[in-house]
Amino acid sequence: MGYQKIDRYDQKKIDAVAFHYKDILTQLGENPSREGLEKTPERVAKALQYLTHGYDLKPEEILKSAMFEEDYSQMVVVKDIEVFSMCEHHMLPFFGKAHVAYIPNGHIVGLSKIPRVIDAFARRLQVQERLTNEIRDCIQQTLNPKGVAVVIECKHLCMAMRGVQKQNSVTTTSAFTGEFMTNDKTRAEFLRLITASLD
Ligand SMILES: Nc1nc2c(ncn2[C@@H]2O[C@H](COP(=O)(O)OP(=O)(O)OP(=O)(O)O)[C@@H](O)[C@H]2O)c(=O)[nH]1
Ligand SMILES: [Zn+2]
Repeated sequence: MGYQKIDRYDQKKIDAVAFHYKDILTQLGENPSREGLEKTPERVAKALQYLTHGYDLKPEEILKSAMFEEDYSQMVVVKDIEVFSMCEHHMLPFFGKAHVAYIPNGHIVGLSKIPRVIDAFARRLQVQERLTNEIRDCIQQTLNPKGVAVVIECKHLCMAMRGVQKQNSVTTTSAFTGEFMTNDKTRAEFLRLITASLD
């Protein structure tokens, strides 16, 4: 399918990034020719291409590919969706969970497309706030529901492994449209549902 990740790597890009990584290893005091590191520049280049493959995806097309007319007007919540992204400041991972809800307005969307949209934006260099807003805006503009809610909770390795070195802090961001903005009860219901446990 056209919108999905191509499963081939762009060898030209891999070669270019690997070339620079070899130099970076030297600058770090390593010997890029030793056995364990010989293939590392190429591995890193491939990993980075994977971790930023969201630039090749079209999140609106992902949603449009599975929109169905349906007379269902209650809130739809998909919660506890794993998120892996990279902070644009340090290029270190941040990861955690996303919770997304929408209130249909004539159309529903294939459930798997919500995590796919999250990945399309998360697999780029990001800040958590922009990631949250981009997911909200994409769903609102493409599906045109009566409201969208997005909550993301993440740990940032740039705050844990280095810098301020806080191992347990979690950052929560949220973004709302429509009824989630205007109706306190709707927003409270969403927040109750995402904190409720199945068992
Ligand atoms: N708002 C926001 N900040 C982020 C995110 N990811 C990383 N950061 C922050 O980006 C900031 C960059 O600040 P700088 O002072 O330029 O970078 P730095 O000297 O490495 O800062 P420290 O991390 O405090 O050592 C840091 O405060 C990070 O914690 C994010 O998703 N959202
Ligand atoms: Zn960072």
